[in-house]
Amino acid sequence: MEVAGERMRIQALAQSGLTQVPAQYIQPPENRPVYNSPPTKTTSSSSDDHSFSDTYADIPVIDLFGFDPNHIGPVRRSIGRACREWGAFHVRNHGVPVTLLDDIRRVGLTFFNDCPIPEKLQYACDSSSAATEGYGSRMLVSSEQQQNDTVQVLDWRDYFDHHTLPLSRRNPSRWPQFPSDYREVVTKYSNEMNVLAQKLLALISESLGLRSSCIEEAVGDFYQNITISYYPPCPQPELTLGLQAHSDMGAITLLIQDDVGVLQVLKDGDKWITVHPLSDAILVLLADQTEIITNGKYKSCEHRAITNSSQPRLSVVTFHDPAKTVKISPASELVSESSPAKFRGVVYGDYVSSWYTKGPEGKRNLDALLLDS
Ligand SMILES: O=C(O)CCC(=O)C(=O)O
Ligand SMILES: [Fe+2]
Repeated sequence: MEVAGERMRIQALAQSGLTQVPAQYIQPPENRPVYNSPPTKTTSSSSDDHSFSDTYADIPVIDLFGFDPNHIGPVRRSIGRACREWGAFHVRNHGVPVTLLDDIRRVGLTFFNDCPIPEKLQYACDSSSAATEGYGSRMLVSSEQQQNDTVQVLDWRDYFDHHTLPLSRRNPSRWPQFPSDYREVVTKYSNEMNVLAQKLLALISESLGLRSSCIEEAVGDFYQNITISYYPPCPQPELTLGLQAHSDMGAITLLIQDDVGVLQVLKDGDKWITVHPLSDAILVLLADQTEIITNGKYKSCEHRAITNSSQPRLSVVTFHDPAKTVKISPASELVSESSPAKFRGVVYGDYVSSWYTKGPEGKRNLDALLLDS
């Protein structure tokens, strides 16, 4: 079976009725999800027979009160706490119509569930280079691993990646027309996420006592990509990952998911915590460049997706990144004799190349920039 071939998609593999996953999808034991066996407790979001051994702590849910100035002080403090303790938090009353969140979940699911595979393949991305727009399954460019003769374990995931900002990159004719409002919904969603990401970065800057525009100026114009991920049912969820553990490369990620689960975030470097889906909320994940700009005061959030054997799962992830030419360094306001720079500066394009060739392996690309490493 041509599992790793250019045109193989996980959905087709799952539909082929196999009962064991091919070897390329089997994670090494230390990366596999941990299950209680026999189950001692169940989570509302686990659609599987298994249950996860997590601590049931939940990430913070912050009500933004539509950015009402009367509430902004406490909101800023909650955001600061969540950024220090988790690098992740849910927001509610964020100003994005909940109907738009439902719409993008609907068009994404309709495309993956109902569009015939030959039509989907008309949008196939170029699997030989990283982060090209379109329909794909492989996240990493595998050249370095192939050279080193090490095996790259594959994710149990198909996705559609859209290049949405700056406007010069946005070309809806490269996106599906199935269902008919797909392109319109993605366009509206991109614009709303852009506004929300700017407002959140302003609050995150302020929560550190910085000018509102500090992080946004360091990042420059957003390069925004929207990835709709589809995780088909997997016959052996205990051996696989939908998406391997990683932190996102850019500045700030906004994520919504359906009610299937399971997305997990790593807390305090050693506890995988399930993010329970909330249909009206948006999950904010700090990404690596924000950890650098804040000189490590705020951490980017390591996360991973788990598979299940009974139903497909959908997520919509909006990345906001610097341009590849931008050099990212700790903000000068946060560097002093008593608080020296923790990271070397990096040209964002170099960071991205290293991420895609070496693989994320947790946060190793960020760790490589630590000055005392
Ligand atoms: O599907 C998810 O919930 C996670 C997706 C993700 O982390 C990513 O695309 O970077
Ligand atoms: Fe991610």
